Amino acid sequence: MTASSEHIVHEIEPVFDRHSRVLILGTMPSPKSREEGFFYGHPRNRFWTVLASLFHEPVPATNQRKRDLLLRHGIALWDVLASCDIEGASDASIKNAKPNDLTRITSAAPIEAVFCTGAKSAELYRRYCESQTGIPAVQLPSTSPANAAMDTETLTAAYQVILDHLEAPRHVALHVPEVVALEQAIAADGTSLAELMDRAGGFLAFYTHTLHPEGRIAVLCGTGNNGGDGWVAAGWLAEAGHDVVLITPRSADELRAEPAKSAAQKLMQALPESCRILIAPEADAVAAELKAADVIIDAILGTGFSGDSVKEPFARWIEEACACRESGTAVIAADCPSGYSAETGKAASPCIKADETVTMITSKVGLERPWAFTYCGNVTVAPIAYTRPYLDETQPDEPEEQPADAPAPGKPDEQFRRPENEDDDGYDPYSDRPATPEPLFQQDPWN
Ligand SMILES: NC(=O)C1=CN([C@@H]2O[C@H](COP(=O)(O)OP(=O)(O)OC[C@H]3O[C@@H](n4cnc5c(N)ncnc54)[C@H](OP(=O)(O)O)[C@@H]3O)[C@@H](O)[C@H]2O)[C@@H](O)CC1
Ligand SMILES: [K+]
Repeated sequence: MTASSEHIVHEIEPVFDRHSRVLILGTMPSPKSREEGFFYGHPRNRFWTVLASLFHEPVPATNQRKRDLLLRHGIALWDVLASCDIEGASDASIKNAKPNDLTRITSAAPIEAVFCTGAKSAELYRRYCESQTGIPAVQLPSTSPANAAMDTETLTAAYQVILDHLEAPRHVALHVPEVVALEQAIAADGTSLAELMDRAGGFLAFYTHTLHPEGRIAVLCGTGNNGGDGWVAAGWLAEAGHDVVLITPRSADELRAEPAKSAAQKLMQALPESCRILIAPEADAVAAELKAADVIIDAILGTGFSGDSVKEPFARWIEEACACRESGTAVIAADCPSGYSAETGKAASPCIKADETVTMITSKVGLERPWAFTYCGNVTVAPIAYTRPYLDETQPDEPEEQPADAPAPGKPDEQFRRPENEDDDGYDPYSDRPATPEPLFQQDPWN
């Protein structure tokens, strides 16, 4: 051991489970990663930026979110070495290397490909581990600041190869009480409801910003936890450079639902300059703000809504948002369009018609109804938690094909309200919505 090198023992547990298909290996955690207690912890290391970019997700900000991202996508993560002598984070200085026992992962998970994040880990893997696992490694470029000459776009392109070995995410549609039970189970296992809401608002903002990188955003917030998603998203979008106005019937302190109240209070404590909060504004002021917006986020009502009609002031807000959408403003719904039942798929009066719906954690049965597109637009599941361990063996892989209470042909459900100018397929030929895609209608329902 040289004077400036130290003996390091790897103390970060590997990430994997029985669904991991790809194993990514570095050499040894850097001093910063050891301090953070997780892999690739240096703020200038681009590993997490590259992975987030591969999966079109926000960059995970905490160790728990990083772990979650890996498991959701079937990626196992560890390092080649169990211990070595090393100078700082310099792979070139490594001496007295002892490898990790990678069969701990390969015997428990169907690993079909191994990737090494840099030349040194690939070299050490070939020397010590390949005979153990029987899987040759693919060498990827290092994401470390030492490889700054390679830009992040090129790095991401190189890492695309990982995707060939991963499964597409499964979309399970749950009933609303099942979604609530799922969130409670995840919270009981250590990912709090506040954390889930923070992730929900983050994904909502990320997808909004991806679709509309510039422009003014109006966030309509209800008083329940759907509103909480809106409060989180508003802060995120203001930080990302948007002019944001958040419209709420109650101040943060007057909200009662948790974790929405805490999320709103957190935003108020560090309110970005470009985020204005309007509390119980007059209807005319709401209309003016919505008209001035390029994008409206609907975080008024989510899975907690039921009934045939929406109470004021939300009914008026919804009507104004729909009118703005007719004039070209984009509408993005948080979890489900306000006034639309995520359980039955029934639209109340009035009901938001969204271009996009960012639904949290998993799809819901109401969003899978054949007519859902009319109200929800494109539905994207925001994967705010790793749900597979909770859903395996208890849930079907596919949503039911023919919902039992779908209106029978020729016998329209009297309670199912739809605007006059919609045709029989639930498509409004006079709206500004593009005619395609309508994937649900491409299937032959009689097959
Ligand atoms: N749980 C979590 O941790 C997470 C939850 N998440 C999010 O929470 C959402 C579910 O939140 P939730 O259960 O609070 O219900 P929510 O959809 O906000 O509605 C309740 C509000 O609606 C109101 N209201 C009801 N009927 C009405 C009517 N007819 N007309 C008018 N208003 C009516 C009712 O008002 P009240 O009648 O009580 O005055 C109450 O204020 C879910 O969709 C997801 O977005 C995610 O962030 C993940 C983490
Ligand atoms: K909503």
